[in-house]
Amino acid sequence: MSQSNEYRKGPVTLRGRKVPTSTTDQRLLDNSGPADWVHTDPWRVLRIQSEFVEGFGALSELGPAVSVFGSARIGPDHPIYELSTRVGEVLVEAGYAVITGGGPGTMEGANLGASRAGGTSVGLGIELPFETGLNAHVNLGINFRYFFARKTMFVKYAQGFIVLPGGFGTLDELFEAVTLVQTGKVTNFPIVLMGATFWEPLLDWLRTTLIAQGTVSEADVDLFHLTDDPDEAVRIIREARP
Ligand SMILES: C/C(=C\CNc1ncnc2c1ncn2[C@@H]1O[C@H](COP(=O)(O)O)[C@@H](O)[C@H]1O)CO
Repeated sequence: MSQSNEYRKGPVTLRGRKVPTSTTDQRLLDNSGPADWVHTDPWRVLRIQSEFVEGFGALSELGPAVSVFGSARIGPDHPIYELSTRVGEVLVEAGYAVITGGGPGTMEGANLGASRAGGTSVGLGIELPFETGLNAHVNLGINFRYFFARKTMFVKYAQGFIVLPGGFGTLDELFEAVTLVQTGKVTNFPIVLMGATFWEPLLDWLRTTLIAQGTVSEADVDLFHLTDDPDEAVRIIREARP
């Protein structure tokens, strides 16, 4: 303590009635004290930090990779699942590792394709109340508690995104990516939408409503590439990030 009525804790200065009645050392050494501090936000920051450290450590030597997003609910009998498998295969054949959310549905499809083609099949799992665990085709898996730490990995270690049809989770990932590109936080980052009949109505709405009302520009909407051909998707990514 610097003065009797001032207490400094790193960058935080406490004065007057905010000055604690014990020191940090005292609380650390006192094992009979309350344990509720382990559930506080400052403590949580250490767990958040450890997710970044573990993620960066596990992925730092991944090499070129593409993140593939899409529905957790589309099953193996669906043509989009088949497409996701083909996407995983084609990406590996083109020299990319495949990163997915590690869950079921199209994530599983893309991981299946990637592992079947002999490539690196990454699953970035997320702790959810209805957790399903990493799918069986992931050969490099990391489990996250925090969506935002996991999302950093999807962008940081990928040369681009391929987005298959999906629900809110997929739309969240898609619009986060396009916001990062639009605001210049990431550069040369292609976003390929696959499943034309699924995405065309959304692209139409972006044009007829958002461009029309001036909330986005035509150039913003042009950030999305649309194709149903996995080879074309790879070509778009390769040309954007030669
Ligand atoms: C809903 C079910 C399982 C959920 N398990 C998930 N595991 C990993 N990642 C997931 C999961 N659910 C959503 N995600 C992420 O969001 C995208 C898919 O969400 P959508 O709402 O289905 O589009 C996906 O890209 C993941 O990153 C069991 O049915």
